[in-house]
Amino acid sequence: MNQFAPLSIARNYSFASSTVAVLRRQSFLIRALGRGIHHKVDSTIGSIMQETEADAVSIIRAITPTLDPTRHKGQAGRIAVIGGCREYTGAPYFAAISALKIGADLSHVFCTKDAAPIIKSYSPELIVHPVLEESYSVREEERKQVSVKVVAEVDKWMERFDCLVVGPGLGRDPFLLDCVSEIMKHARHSNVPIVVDGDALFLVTNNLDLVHGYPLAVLTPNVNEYKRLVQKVLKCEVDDADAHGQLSSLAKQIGGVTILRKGRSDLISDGDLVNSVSIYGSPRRCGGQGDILSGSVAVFLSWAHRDSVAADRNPTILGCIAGSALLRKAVSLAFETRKRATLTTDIIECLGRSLEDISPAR
Ligand SMILES: NC(=O)C1=CN([C@@H]2O[C@H](COP(=O)(O)OP(=O)(O)OC[C@H]3O[C@@H](n4cnc5c(N)ncnc54)[C@H](OP(=O)(O)O)[C@@H]3O)[C@@H](O)[C@H]2O)[C@@H](O)CC1
Ligand SMILES: Nc1ncnc2c1ncn2[C@@H]1O[C@H](COP(=O)(O)OP(=O)(O)OP(=O)(O)O)[C@@H](O)[C@H]1O
Ligand SMILES: [Mg+2]
Repeated sequence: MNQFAPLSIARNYSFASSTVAVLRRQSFLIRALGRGIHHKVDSTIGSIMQETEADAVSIIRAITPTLDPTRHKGQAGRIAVIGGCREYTGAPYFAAISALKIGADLSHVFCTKDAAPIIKSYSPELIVHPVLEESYSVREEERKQVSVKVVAEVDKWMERFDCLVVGPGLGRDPFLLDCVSEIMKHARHSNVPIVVDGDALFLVTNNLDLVHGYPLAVLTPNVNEYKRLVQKVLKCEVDDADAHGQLSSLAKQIGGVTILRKGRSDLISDGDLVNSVSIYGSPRRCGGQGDILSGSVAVFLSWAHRDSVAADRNPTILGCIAGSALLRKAVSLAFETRKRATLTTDIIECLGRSLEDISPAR
């Protein structure tokens, strides 16, 4: 079945101010809550589900905005990454720079004070906010006050963001994760789409209410993160013989969030259809590819939510399909020349060509 047939998106749309963007996201929420679920009975296994290889190329072409000289800075997307701590500075950088390379106008990183100068030194393109604090730097009696300050620092920007990526290189410090929980609640209150990755998946797996029932949330688990989610939510082990059915049940149990299960094929579901993206990437599994994916999904989510997508297609799903396909194509381009030496930075360098081959800039 051609999943893409009913989709029509006006490519020449005009971008809206952040307030209008918020209203649009609200109207999507209303549509998402009212949307019916279409099932097909798979008679061979008797379970109710649908699956399909997504027509990713058409989806990317449809949701990538044209480069319009009348637009101003910010209208092609403002992304924020919440992540970066003493141990990890690469992951938030990979996510944030990928968003810019794909076409977002502005990319922010909210990280700990230790991580900020390092991330800034990787690139002058990123707007880096040294606002997060870990337990070791805050006395017990100051925690409440510091937490309020941290959340306020992010909150003053919140309405301007088209998407948050929470988790790449965040670490697992309990105080830091408490602050990030509050940031996620504020993002949800402002109807900002959230891509939950890396250590934020650890946080969310233990605090499902943070995303339960929020259709603008995307979880992007790798093999370990998926296993933990399945064990926690479905109270069983991962069953690869019923990969699609299990993914669909998991998304449904978390109230219709979208899950992008990373692997040999990326599987994407909001509890309704299961879409797969199997474009060949490479046999190289260097760390950081998931971070590129989170930045890529964030950009396509922000584009997909900007205009009226087909009423019966979830723009969050479309953003995930586009983000996954673009990354996988970039991986294959990087591997063509770099082979075993392929690194995350090589893949990032191929993001532009990957998109250009599919949706040329005019
Ligand atoms: N260049 C960079 O900066 C990159 C940084 N990266 C960043 O690394 C972070 C972890 O992501 P990952 O993908 O390694 O997590 P994953 O496969 O679940 O873990 C593997 C094993 O390690 C363990 N473990 C992990 N963290 C732990 C902790 N804080 N404390 C204790 N245990 C911990 C974990 O144990 P478990 O949770 O199963 O108990 C599992 O067995 C995340 O922030 C990511 O963004 C990557 O994006 C790559 C590039
Ligand atoms: N076995 C595989 N075969 C082909 N592609 C894969 C395979 N596993 C993962 N990928 C691809 O690599 C991308 C990153 O997935 P991966 O599982 O490495 O994420 P991750 O562990 O979160 O990465 P990171 O190191 O950035 O944290 C996914 O989009 C997926 O397309
Ligand atoms: Mg990861």
